[in-house]
Amino acid sequence: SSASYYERYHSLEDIYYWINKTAQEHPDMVKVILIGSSYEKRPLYVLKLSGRQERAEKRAIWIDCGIHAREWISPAFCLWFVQYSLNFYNLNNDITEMLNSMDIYVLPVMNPDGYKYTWTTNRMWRKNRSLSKESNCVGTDLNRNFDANWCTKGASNRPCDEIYCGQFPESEPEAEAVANFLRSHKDSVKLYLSIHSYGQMLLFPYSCSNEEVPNHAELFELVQEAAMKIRRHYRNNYKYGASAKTIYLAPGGSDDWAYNLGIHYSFTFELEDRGRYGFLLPPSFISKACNEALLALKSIALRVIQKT
Ligand SMILES: NCCCCC[C@@H](C[SeH])C(=O)O
Ligand SMILES: [Zn+2]
Ligand SMILES: [Zn+2]
Repeated sequence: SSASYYERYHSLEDIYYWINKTAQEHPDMVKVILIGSSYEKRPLYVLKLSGRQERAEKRAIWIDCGIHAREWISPAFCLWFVQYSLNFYNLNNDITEMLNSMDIYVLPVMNPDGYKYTWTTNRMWRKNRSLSKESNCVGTDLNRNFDANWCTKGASNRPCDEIYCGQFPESEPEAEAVANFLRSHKDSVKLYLSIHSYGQMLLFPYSCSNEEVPNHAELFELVQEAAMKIRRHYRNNYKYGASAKTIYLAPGGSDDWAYNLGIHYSFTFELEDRGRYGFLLPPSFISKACNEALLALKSIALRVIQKT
């Protein structure tokens, strides 16, 4: 049988079409919010998912996908998660509780210029596509461009490097758009999730230093429990812990910045695999990778709902 729409990778144009079609098909649960535009003036659309139960000052979850262009499983997860949530609302208790308790803001492609570039020119592109005044090299690593120990060890100030931090914090329109949205929603957003690949890891701040965040033990418990569930249900191993110790030093990251803004449940997921295919994860792996990520997301989100 032909794999479903959600078990294939989709071009940027396809995803824009999907965003508008999904909102049109679910006017009672989905709103499209334009939060800004990319360097090449492509729209940054956020889908706001809400349960049908109206509630005053609802809390919210933020999920961004596609900050790094070559990590195609990430936007695939955002699309897959949205359709899963809409299809299982009022059918699956966890999804129903989540959507009745929290609005969910989903940014399927945070780096549309880079994503497009991986479809047309260079499949292994990571950064955005902004031009530099001082160099012929293109692009800033959006996950080094946030204002959290910006451009210290673990980032580079050279435009040709893959981890180039940009001219200044939020110099990139994509990072600025996300930071602006979160600043204006910081009282309602209780959980921040940034979806990446590859490596199979559930990470939390800080990655900009080896310092532990005040609620380190609580965040460690949340990712440990999530990793245990993935191991039990899918027999797959995910590493978990504070980013600096578990992966590497990476200052200027969106999760560290969101944490410092006051969103004290902040995580970065590295989805499948562990390197056999890496960024070139075959479409046949999409379903399993997304189910594993969903299990971790639900585990953490339901605990955050209890706690906040
Ligand atoms: N705040 C950064 C969390 C740890 C590093 C995540 C990876 C994802 Se590709 C990176 O941005 O290098
Ligand atoms: Zn990444
Ligand atoms: Zn990665």
